[in-house]
Amino acid sequence: MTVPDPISDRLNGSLPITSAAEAAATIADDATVLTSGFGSVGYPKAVPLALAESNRDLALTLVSSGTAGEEIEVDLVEAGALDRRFAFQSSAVAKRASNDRSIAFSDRHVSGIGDEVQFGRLADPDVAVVEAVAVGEDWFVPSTSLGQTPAFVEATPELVIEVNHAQPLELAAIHDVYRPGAPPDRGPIPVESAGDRVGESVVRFDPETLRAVVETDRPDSTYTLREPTAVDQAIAANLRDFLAAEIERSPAFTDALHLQFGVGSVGNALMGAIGDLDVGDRELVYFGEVVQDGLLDLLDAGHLSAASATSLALTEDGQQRLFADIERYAEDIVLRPTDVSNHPGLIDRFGVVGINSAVEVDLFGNVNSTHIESTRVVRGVGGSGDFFRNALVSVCALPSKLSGKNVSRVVPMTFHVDHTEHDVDVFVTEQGVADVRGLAPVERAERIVEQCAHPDYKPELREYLEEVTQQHGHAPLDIERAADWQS
Ligand SMILES: CC(=O)SCCNC(=O)CCNC(=O)[C@H](O)C(C)(C)COP(=O)(O)OP(=O)(O)OC[C@H]1O[C@@H](n2cnc3c(N)ncnc32)[C@H](O)[C@@H]1OP(=O)(O)O
Repeated sequence: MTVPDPISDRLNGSLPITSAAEAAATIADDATVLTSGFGSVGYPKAVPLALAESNRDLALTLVSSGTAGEEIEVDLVEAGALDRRFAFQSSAVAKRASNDRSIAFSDRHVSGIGDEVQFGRLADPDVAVVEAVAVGEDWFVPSTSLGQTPAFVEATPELVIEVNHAQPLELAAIHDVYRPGAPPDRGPIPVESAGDRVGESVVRFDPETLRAVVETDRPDSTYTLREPTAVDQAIAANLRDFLAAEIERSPAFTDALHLQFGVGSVGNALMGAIGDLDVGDRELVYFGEVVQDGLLDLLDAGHLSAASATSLALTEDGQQRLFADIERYAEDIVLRPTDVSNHPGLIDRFGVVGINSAVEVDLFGNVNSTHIESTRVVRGVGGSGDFFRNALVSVCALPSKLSGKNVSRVVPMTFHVDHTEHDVDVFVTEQGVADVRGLAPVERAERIVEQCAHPDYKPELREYLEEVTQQHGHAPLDIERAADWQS
């Protein structure tokens, strides 16, 4: 079916329209359900809520590429409907269920989940439930995120589409759905500059798979972010100083600087603060995964020439701001499927400077992005590994100390490693910048302590380092003493 241009109707052609309860009733109690949704937006709402309210004895496996919102992260979890969950989660109840292991949560790099579902053994899908702003007989326009939706739609035997009247139809202008094809014939992705559009504004599907179309008007349960603190601002100032020197130093940044910022309050504060970076004649480009409010500020101020991402992970205010002027924002923002937005080859092609936060870092430069006290999961690795591993310059930016608590975020050794010492180049806290490129493990440790640790913990970390460096070994450790820092 040809896609109308412009798309003026939400429901196009002959469609199996049903209620959310009817659609939910077709999903087996132990089904594997793939959903759209990333950054708390663009996820299906009515069908998950109908499942949560069904009083059935559900034991679902749920696969979303990023955070889904309340109806999934809270309602389905509280209903005890989920047995297994991939690949990112975020609410307090979802966290609790992962940590008491009542839900088997498996945390995966978000760039690879589409392939893992389509070609790997991550899950054997029964149904995909996705949110759209408009639907035809073999296409739909996604809403506020793309995530791995196109790959999920290709993999699923059955498809349920929620058409959400609360999401503006104009979102069609923002999407660029390019499909990389299946290995071994997967060719190079033809995105030559971060703002290029190389696909369509719609996701195509096999009409044989379409089981139900459900209408809803439930809004996204958007992210809430804390206001930037003085510590966030000091991290941002140190990051700016580092970047200002780096773009003068490296020939890779002569013409353009491509940045990525991770999700969360710190990432959002850093995005917003980059407007004060003087990049001279260079183009400033965002090539990342989430558009947070701080990025809208940069776009509004005319600092960015393009922004490529997979989700409009905005707060409610940010979403209203974008919805009020989508067509203008769509001139600069391109949403891509996550297997394109986070593609290692594209991160490498553009020489991205990746800036992600962490729970804690250790003296040798290993990064724990996901587990408090190395045991309790916070959210998930998300796209941090995609960028830490493949960025030209990988920056880990975090407060040196947990706010209001006696906890150092620079520790002798982290027992949960998401990103190894080989993948991170620079550490930034409100205390300073530790550029550890080219340094041996003990040199890295000295620099991280001196430049990044909080003064409350520096003497103890220095003492620890002095003691372990009496021992033989390339990366000396005192495991028992290091373990004391984990509680
Ligand atoms: C969608 C994407 O994947 S974008 C690409 C990047 N993705 C990622 O980096 C995913 C992994 N990273 C993250 O989830 C975040 O960056 C985090 C959790 C590491 C930091 O989150 P932020 O919101 O920036 O910082 P913040 O300092 O507020 O920490 C978040 C929570 O973790 C807690 N926390 C963080 N570090 C510690 C620590 N060392 N000990 C105890 N608690 C900690 C905070 O207290 C806070 O808890 P709260 O939500 O109950 O207040």
